[in-house]
Amino acid sequence: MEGVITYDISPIKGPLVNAFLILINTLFFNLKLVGPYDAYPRDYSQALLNEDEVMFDFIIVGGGAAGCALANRLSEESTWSVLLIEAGDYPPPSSDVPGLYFTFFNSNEDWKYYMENDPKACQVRSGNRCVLSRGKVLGGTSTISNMRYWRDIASNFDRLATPLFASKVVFDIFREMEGYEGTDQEQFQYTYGTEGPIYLNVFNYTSPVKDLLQDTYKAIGYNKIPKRKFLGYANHLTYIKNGERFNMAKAFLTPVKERKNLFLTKNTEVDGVVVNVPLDNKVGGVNVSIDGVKFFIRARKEVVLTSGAINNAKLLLISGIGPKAYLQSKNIPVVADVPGVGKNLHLHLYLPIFVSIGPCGEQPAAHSKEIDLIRDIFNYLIDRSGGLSHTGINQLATYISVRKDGTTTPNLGVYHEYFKIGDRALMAALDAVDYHPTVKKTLLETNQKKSIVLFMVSLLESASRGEVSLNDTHHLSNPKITPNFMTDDEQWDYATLLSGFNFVYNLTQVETLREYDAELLDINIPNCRNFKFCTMAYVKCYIHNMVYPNPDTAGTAKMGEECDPTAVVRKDLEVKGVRCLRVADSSVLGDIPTGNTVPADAMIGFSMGEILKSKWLKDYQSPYYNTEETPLDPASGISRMKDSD
Ligand SMILES: Cc1cc2nc3c(=O)[nH]c(=O)nc-3n(C[C@H](O)[C@H](O)[C@H](O)COP(=O)(O)OP(=O)(O)OC[C@H]3O[C@@H](n4cnc5c(N)ncnc54)[C@H](O)[C@@H]3O)c2cc1C
Repeated sequence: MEGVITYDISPIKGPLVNAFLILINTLFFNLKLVGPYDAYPRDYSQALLNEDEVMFDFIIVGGGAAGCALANRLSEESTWSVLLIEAGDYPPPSSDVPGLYFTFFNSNEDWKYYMENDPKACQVRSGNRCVLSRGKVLGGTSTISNMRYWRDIASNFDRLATPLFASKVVFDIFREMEGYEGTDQEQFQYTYGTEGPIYLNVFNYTSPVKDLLQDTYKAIGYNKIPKRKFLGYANHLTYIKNGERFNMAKAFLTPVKERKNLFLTKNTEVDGVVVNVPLDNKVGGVNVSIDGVKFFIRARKEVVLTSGAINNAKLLLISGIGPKAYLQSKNIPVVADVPGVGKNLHLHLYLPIFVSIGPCGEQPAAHSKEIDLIRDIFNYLIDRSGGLSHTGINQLATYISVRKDGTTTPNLGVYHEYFKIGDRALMAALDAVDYHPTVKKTLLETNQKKSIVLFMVSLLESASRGEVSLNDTHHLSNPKITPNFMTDDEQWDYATLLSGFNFVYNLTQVETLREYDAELLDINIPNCRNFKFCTMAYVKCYIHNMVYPNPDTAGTAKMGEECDPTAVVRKDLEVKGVRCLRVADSSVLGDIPTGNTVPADAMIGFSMGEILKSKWLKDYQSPYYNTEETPLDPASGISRMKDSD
């Protein structure tokens, strides 16, 4: 039978949810009733296998946000052949369903990476280590993400900018990519583009608990974020169209899928980059595996790595591009001595805090009744409405500042999940994060009697940096990801998270929440048993056990000046010491954006297109990019946005 379902749906608990996933995927594959049929470019992997020699002008490694944006831009030039290589498959139809966003942890669409044991994080998890999900599917991590779209704070655009792309140009590129469909401009910090390929909107979702949380934030002075300000609460924009996730492959590949010069090969893993050493140190192409068959694909012009901050570092190291002594210690032939590869891994950190509350206007045990789930499934299939058509209060975020200097830009975000009494989703969520059995039991028992609000405090500007290196040289192996969380000398990261903990505790004391018997939960962490609940020692123990990485990643192939020994790529994102090999996603950023990384990745992929067109197309005048290597005149075009505008 065509399209037999092979998806690994083990993270989902409950036969009914499993049945739904199978149903939705079957409806798509066999009856074409759900999801976009034929939405993506044709797959050339089998055709490539049958060729004797394969060559393309440009090879893009990784079909995530950055790779899709770049493939779109480069294939505009019809005389160029562009190959996009993706290790994963087409997105499964269930990834289109917003309400299933939490089901992709540990699935076939996840690289399922884990980090080295770090005594300051994830100690409550099985194996005492943090996991780090990365999308292994067309659209990359944007296909399995929470769909939030928050670019960054305008004053931080300098951090996203390269010396070749001034911050005002970054703003112009964002606007060109964005297709905001809503009418509520006031809700957002500043104006979003409306004509671009990334469809954006807010979910039409309200609930008593969302109102309750908003009222609580208002009571302590955090109001709905006004236009172009950044402190307060907001309903996030999400990448969504007609009730379905609008992943970055839909945004950038679907509109150009018929281009004759754009080739996609899926289920194709790049095992290494080949460089012509000692001939001319120019990239020659990539080695790939398809169905276990290994072969070489030649690049006539350039190879661009857009495989994300973890996989880019892994690929560079496997290919002999990295710190010389380290490569030699691993018996990898040295192609280029680039000490910074894999260093400077920059992540946001999450501190989850569980608060129980009494009944809040909603029927208890809603999702424990199968009939409710069946109704949600039915409504979604009929007209994309109901409980599966949105991500619930995950869309509500509050940005706060706990800085002592009074600066009004946020350094913490607070995100939310809500579990009604007896909620099936809680078990699925706890299984996904794989907490110690005692903690799971405590939470599930509490949820039999009370609803639970999960506050996820996110450290937006962490000072510490991790590292990506190799466990072994196989391209599919888990790289060695060393977190180094909260290791900054000043202890800012710890202090800020502690302030975040206190912030949530204080919220529970606000009258609005007290009316609902809000109570910070002692979740029975075995490692913290010796400390009295809520003492300083307990809170420290709590933080080190519970903190985990938010899956936004950046920094492992940092861009910098020629003399900067920590820089991996030059200003035009070319890898030092290797001609015509570039990196083009958040890996090149020195600091992770305060906002989400999908917008930043797409923007960098888009920018890479301008750099390559300017180099390879005679007389190409980029509207964004000045080949004189100085930022464009800030007085020209759209003027730069400031937070105070
Ligand atoms: C659970 C979760 C929730 C998230 N929520 C949000 C959110 O709400 N908003 C947001 O903006 N960001 C979110 N993120 C982060 C965001 O999705 C990613 O940071 C972003 O998509 C990274 O984009 P990228 O293009 O750099 O890399 P990726 O999206 O990771 O894409 C890289 C692609 O390269 C492919 N690849 C890797 N190695 C190879 C290889 N050797 N050969 C061939 N192909 C390869 C991968 O399979 C992947 O498809 C979330 C992430 C996760 C995991």
